[in-house]
Amino acid sequence: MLSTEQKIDKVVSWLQDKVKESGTNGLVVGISGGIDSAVVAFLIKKAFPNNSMGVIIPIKSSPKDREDALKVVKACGIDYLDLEITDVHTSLFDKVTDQMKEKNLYKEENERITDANLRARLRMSTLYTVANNLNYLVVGTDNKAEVYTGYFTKYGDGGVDLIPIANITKREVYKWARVLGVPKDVIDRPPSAGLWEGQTDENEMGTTYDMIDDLLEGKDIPKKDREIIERLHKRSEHKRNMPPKPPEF
Ligand SMILES: Nc1ncnc2c1ncn2[C@@H]1O[C@H](COP(=O)(O)OP(=O)(O)OC[C@H]2O[C@@H]([n+]3cccc(C(=O)O)c3)[C@H](O)[C@@H]2O)[C@@H](O)[C@H]1O
Ligand SMILES: Nc1ncnc2c1ncn2[C@@H]1O[C@H](COP(=O)(O)OP(=O)(O)OP(=O)(O)O)[C@@H](O)[C@H]1O
Ligand SMILES: [Mg+2]
Repeated sequence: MLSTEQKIDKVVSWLQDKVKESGTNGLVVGISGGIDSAVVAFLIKKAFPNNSMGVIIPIKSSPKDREDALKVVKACGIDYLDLEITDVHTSLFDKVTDQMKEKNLYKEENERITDANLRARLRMSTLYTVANNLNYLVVGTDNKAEVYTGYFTKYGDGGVDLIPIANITKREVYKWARVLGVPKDVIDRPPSAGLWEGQTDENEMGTTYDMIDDLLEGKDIPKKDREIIERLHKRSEHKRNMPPKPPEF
């Protein structure tokens, strides 16, 4: 059984190997002020002290998110960009939806999720702009619980080159954060995608990370939670696979 420190060292070497294998020069991650991206920022800074970058990308975000993201940047000492792109989001969202409305094709009831997922996809485009320019890989922040439930935007925060914490549960993310020195304020925040006011992961999913982690560790959990988690897993299968194609002719 490896200690948390040993697991961290292994993942840091894995990141170094992946960059070497790919012929790239370093790594970039979006820093939200949440714990998952904080852990990943510390990992990539350890792997590439001089070739790692964090990007803070507020889109209609609360000022607290940016403040916490800046605390992460300061604590790990990573190079960073701070790019507020609310105007870009508004411009594209309005462009698309105005015309849909004119043609009576717009579904008001899907507005919140449409707006939210565009934020995640604009952040992905921002990170690839940096990655293309510096010849870096884009690093994702999904943990094992998020991958299993598909709790991410397809080609948004899910659109990445490497996912270093994909095999660790949310409770392990907390352990790693303490060992790495993630600021306490960031560790203590309730997990949120920050995609709308008051959103929390556990409220939206209808279960808790503890339950998901228990299930992933093979423990017994209440039937109601098991059903929710298995439904989320099944419904998101398409996000974990390449797009389907018809059989060869
Ligand atoms: N069976 C199928 N086969 C192939 N493709 C399928 C499909 N069903 C839907 N799709 C496609 O997938 C789309 C729906 O997937 P997607 O666009 O991802 O959207 P969706 O899964 O509805 O929403 C993303 C979820 O992830 C959460 N999230 C997002 C970003 C960050 C975080 C966070 O934790 O920070 C959480 C967010 O709050 C929301 O609950 C559909 O519009 C359709 O294009
Ligand atoms: N304002 C932002 N600036 C930069 N990247 C962001 C921003 N918001 C979200 N992201 C990116 O999207 C990822 C998905 O968010 P998610 O909420 O799952 O992780 P987190 O915020 O790091 O941790 P937590 O789950 O505890 O909130 C983030 O880890 C980050 O890489
Ligand atoms: Mg978050």
